[in-house]
Amino acid sequence: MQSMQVILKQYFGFSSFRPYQEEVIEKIIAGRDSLIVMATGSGKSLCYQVPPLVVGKTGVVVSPLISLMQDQVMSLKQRGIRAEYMGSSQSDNTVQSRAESGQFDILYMTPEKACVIPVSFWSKLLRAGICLFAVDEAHCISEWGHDFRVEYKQLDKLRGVLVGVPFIGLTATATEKVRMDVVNSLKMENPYVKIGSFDRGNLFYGVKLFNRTQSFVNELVQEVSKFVRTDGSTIIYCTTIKDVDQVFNSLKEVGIKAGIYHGQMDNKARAESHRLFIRDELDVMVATIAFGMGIDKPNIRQVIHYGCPKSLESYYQESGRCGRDGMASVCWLYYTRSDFTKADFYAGECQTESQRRAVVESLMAAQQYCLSTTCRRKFLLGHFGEIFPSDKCGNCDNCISSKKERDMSREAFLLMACIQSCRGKWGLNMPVDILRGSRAKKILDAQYDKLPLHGLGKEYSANWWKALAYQLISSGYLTETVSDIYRTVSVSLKGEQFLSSAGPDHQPPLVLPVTSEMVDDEDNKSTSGEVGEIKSLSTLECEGFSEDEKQLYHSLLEERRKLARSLGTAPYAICGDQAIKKIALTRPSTRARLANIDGVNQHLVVAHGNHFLQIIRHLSQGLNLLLDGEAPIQTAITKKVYPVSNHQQRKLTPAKFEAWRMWHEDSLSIQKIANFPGRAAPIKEQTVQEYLMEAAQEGFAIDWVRLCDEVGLTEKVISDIQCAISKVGSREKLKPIKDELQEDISYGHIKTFLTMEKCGISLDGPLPNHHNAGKDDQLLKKETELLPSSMHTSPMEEPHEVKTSGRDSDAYSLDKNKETASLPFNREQGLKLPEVHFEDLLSKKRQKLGSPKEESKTTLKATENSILDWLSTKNGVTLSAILEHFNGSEEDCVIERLTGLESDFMIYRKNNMYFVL
Ligand SMILES: Nc1ncnc2c1ncn2[C@@H]1O[C@H](COP(=O)(O)OP(=O)(O)OP(=O)(O)O)[C@@H](O)[C@H]1O
Repeated sequence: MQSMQVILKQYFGFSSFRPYQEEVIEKIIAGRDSLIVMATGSGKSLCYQVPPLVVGKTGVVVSPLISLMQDQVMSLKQRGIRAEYMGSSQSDNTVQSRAESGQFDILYMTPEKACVIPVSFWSKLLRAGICLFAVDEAHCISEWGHDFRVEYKQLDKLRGVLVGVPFIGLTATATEKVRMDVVNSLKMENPYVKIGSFDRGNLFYGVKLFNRTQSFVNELVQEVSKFVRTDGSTIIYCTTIKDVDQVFNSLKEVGIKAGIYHGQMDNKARAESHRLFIRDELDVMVATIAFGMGIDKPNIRQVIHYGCPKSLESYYQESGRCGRDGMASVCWLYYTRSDFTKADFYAGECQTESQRRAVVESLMAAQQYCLSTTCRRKFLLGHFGEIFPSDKCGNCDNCISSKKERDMSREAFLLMACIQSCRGKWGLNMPVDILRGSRAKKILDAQYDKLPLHGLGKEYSANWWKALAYQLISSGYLTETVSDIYRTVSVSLKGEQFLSSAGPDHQPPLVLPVTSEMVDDEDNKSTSGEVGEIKSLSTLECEGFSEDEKQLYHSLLEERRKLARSLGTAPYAICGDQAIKKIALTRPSTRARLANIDGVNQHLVVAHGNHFLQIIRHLSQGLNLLLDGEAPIQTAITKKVYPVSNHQQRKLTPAKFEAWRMWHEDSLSIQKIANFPGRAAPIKEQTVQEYLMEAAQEGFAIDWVRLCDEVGLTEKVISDIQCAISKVGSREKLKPIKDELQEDISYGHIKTFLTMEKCGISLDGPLPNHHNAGKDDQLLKKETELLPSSMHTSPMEEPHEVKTSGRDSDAYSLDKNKETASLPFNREQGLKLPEVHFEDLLSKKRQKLGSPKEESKTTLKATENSILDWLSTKNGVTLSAILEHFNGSEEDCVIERLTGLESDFMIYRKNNMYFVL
């Protein structure tokens, strides 16, 4: 059983769990029924995705939407996880039989499917192994939830079939009632209940007043186009299809890549729209809330509500679709006053008075949110019963804008006194009309025109007074209540205290913010964005980036998109924007460094690592950016690692080091390096070869297979050189050896051979045979190319390593002077033609040298195996502890080994500790 941490890095690329994930996963693995209520985008899915990979049994997940399942399956497959879905649109009819025999790690199905599939399916799957039955979007089970689905109610039937399997309910919104419903409906026994915070700290919340005119739409389009230029995806939620069309057409007119999604489109058109959006082929989706649950795209940067939603629950859900990857994102809500009068419309289908009341109350809460002048986050969280610990979050319009404030004690007095005179029997219209001196029939009938306050507030518009009223409601001077679908406003205790200390000519000061509606009236300004002008937050995305790095980031996003297109997947399924950001900042040059980046998983490194490295190198060169720069934003896992330290680099002259780097890291041929265009004058190929030999002797990594191939050092040539050496009886001078050999065997061949000997490279396998270049050679070459770089001789690998049998023993240091004597072939007799196949040299990933007899037990030497052995006995070890333990190896060399192991996903780092994967 692999550890959860290992699975997290290996499959998901993340180095640490988010809050609650770890404990939830532990409980699920232990077989406990669980109810997980955590914020949208907080990472609930991982809670059911990790256990199957840890225990090696299938996890079944019920999910309400086919599109959601398809997206999740696509992402999981891209991570190397065996996932599938079962539902009406599944065209592969082998899925069911493969599923029941336990061939999937994660199996999604619709609730309908889960209910109708025969019991025999479940029995077989039980035999094959099933570790959990998860119900995603579990609030659908409850009639109290906002997305009730009848089929969800029937899932309890499976309880009797899946005996012993833990049932997991997951949802982002659940009131106490809904929670109880989920627990009861799924017949959970002593469930583990985890309720996380609803706060989405990376989301900015803002509200704007607008009017549904074309000029406002144009303004909106301008705002969105700014965003689009910075590679952000946007959803614009409209309340009507008419609005959807208007906004969509306006976006199209200016050339923005926008899509459309609403309930009147046919299934095919909707699916296509959805597909294009999640694959980053569209920048903006204009939709009704039909484009809802199941938008799993993590890199949506902006959600705009074009019209007030019907409740804060829906607003939280819909706005929560943005910034799921944790990056800074923006939620704007645009409202008009007429949005608040739609209670009748929303309550249209309600059967009972209490349902109607619930609808009105929900809309009222949304209205209060819009009109609130205090911290939006605090308000929103407060609505869900969570107390935000401060009065200002610093990430909403009200917290960051510099709103005007002024003393409104006189106006407040008039309004409150008027409401009191009406005895709290009315909503806001009546007292406002009285203050504005209306002589409407209702006023005359009630004789309100006789009140001394009648007509005293003519200088302000009705909307101004209403705006003041909402301020007084939110600051507790007025109370709004709902009876049936009518709202009434009355003066609260706090308001009464104010009134008792005030009179028509004197009032205690009451300073209140001037809201946008008031500004509208007072300064006669346009309605949009005048109050507390807030900059688009899209620039946050590029914080800390130089101009060139920004460009690199955008180019990398584009490259990821191309790759995704060629793979038929979504760009985010390859890796998240956050990982791309880190790649742009660090510009890794090796697979190990790439693997080190948070969000980069093993599948990406193995399948696309080389492709990415090539692109990074190419783009960085074009922008004059150095590779392996350090990211200003770092997580523990993105710490820099040095395959070649400065200290080692100094052992070679710059020209030699550069030649080695070009050959080893840039994979240029000797011939290309010799004639590299940037050079003042070409150098001889032979010189480059000599530089490489020197680098090898200084301990720099050399892929010997590639080198032998390149210089033509075949088995036959080696054998001839060995014969010549034994004839001469010495390797002191090269000329006598050369004289013994055919013309076409050069000094270069001899020198390379001798260097290999010196470096202790095992020659007990067939080398590429150029005289007889056949299939095997090509295969070998191909394999060499395909293998991760660390599968070649790993960088800076020390040549004096004792080959240990398996992982059982540590390796010990060797006396350098003895190394040549320990080569596993007999020089006097010439090269023994190998019995071990040459691929072994590659697959064993090590240079075999020496004999165990020469082990010294005093100093411990770091080899990949010895490191793995030792780390597997520990629960995390720091680098300094590793260095201390492997005191027989130099620091750079140990770091190199660690780097190689990291890039092979054999170990991983967290909080500066190394762990075995
Ligand atoms: N430990 C982690 N480290 C970094 N990113 C993570 C981690 N766990 C999850 N994520 C990322 O967070 C994003 C949201 O996760 P997920 O889809 O599981 O959210 P959710 O809670 O299920 O949301 P919803 O309720 O909307 O379905 C995904 O992009 C996921 O890859």
